[in-house]
This record gives sequence, structure tokens and C-alpha cells, in this order.
Amino acid sequence: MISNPTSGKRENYLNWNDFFMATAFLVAKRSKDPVSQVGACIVNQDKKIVATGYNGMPLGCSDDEFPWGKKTSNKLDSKYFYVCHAEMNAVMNKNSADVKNCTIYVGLFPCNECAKIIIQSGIKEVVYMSDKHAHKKETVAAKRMFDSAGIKYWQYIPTDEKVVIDFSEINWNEQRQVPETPQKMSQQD
Ligand SMILES: O=c1ccn([C@H]2C[C@H](O)[C@@H](COP(=O)(O)O)O2)c(=O)[nH]1
Ligand SMILES: [Zn+2]
Repeated sequence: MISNPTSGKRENYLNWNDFFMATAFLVAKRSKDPVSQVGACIVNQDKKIVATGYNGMPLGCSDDEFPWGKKTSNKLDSKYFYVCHAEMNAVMNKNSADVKNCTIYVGLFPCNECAKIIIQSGIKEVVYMSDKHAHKKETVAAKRMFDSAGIKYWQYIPTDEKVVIDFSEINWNEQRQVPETPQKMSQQD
């Protein structure tokens, strides 16, 4: 365990950005989409999570009956007409009165339709992990709208490549803690 030598305080805890992005990634694990699992986490100015969402079929539209395919001869048989995007679900699922001045953490840069929802909901900042569709018109349009609406967006670079959730950790005793590793810089948040 990495601890502060003076206070004994644990040092290798998740910082806020790592925590909120990891939450978005955890939420994405609920998605039934076989190709792309996207998660979103909306955080207010007090660093409280007020909403999460992942890509999935609308309420009442069974994810066992609606299609999950991509390349079908009839577009009506692919997922694209039906699936709700993570960002939209997060905004719709909010457990606060509104999401004004909030930040949304999302695995994938929002598409143009989600950009509109983000802007109209009052979210002021977008933190994204992947910009793999940067060349697509949907992404170019989304950025154009964010720029015009004064929405800040920036790419998140994780502190570590992986955040591991090990359920057995809760039963560890002091002897079974991970071995000492070189100490990291103290974190402020
Ligand atoms: O802003 C976005 C863009 C896409 N998604 C979801 C919608 C779909 O379920 C997948 C994309 O599927 P592909 O097979 O990679 O085309 O991602 C989203 O939630 N938010
Ligand atoms: Zn979208």
C-alpha cells in the first residue's frame, strides 16, 4: 500500500477525473450492444454524480426483441433507428432537478444528436476518452455546435491504463495488501 509517510494517509486513491471516467466505463458494462458499449456520468459543481446512462433500447422496447445488428439490408433491422445513446439516457435519468453547469464524462465523443441534448440541458463541459470518430460528419457537427454554444470539451488521459475492481479486496487483511511500490506524487483532489 502507498501511504503518506507522515500522516499514513493512503495515496494511490482515484482522483476525481479518474473516478468519474471509471464510473462511465463501469456503467457502460450494462450495455447489451455487442459492438460498442458507451457509458456517461454527469457530475455537478459539488462533484456529486447526478446521472449515469449507457446505450440501450428505449423503455418498453425489449432488448431481446429489437435488433442489435449493424449492417442489415433493411435499415429497419439494424440497431441504429432504435438504440438510445448513453448521453441521452444519462440526461433523461438525472436524479436532480436539472443538469445545468454540470460536466459529462463519456467514453466516446458525443455525436451531433447527443451534442444537441447536452447543449439544451445546460451541461457546460464534456470530458471524453475516445475521439475515434473524429473524421465523421456527426463529430464535426457536434464540435461546431459545442464551440458555438461555449461548451468546453477536452480529452481525458487516464492516470493508469486500468482501474481494477477486485471484490475480494474487502476481505484483505494488512498482510495481504499489495506489496510496497515506489511512492507517487501526492494528489490534491
Ligand atoms: O454519442 C454516441 C454515439 C454512439 N453511441 C452508441 C450507439 C450505438 O449503440 C453504439 C455505436 O455502435 P457502432 O456499432 O459502434 O456503430 O454507440 C452512444 O451511446 N453515444
Ligand atoms: Zn449520440
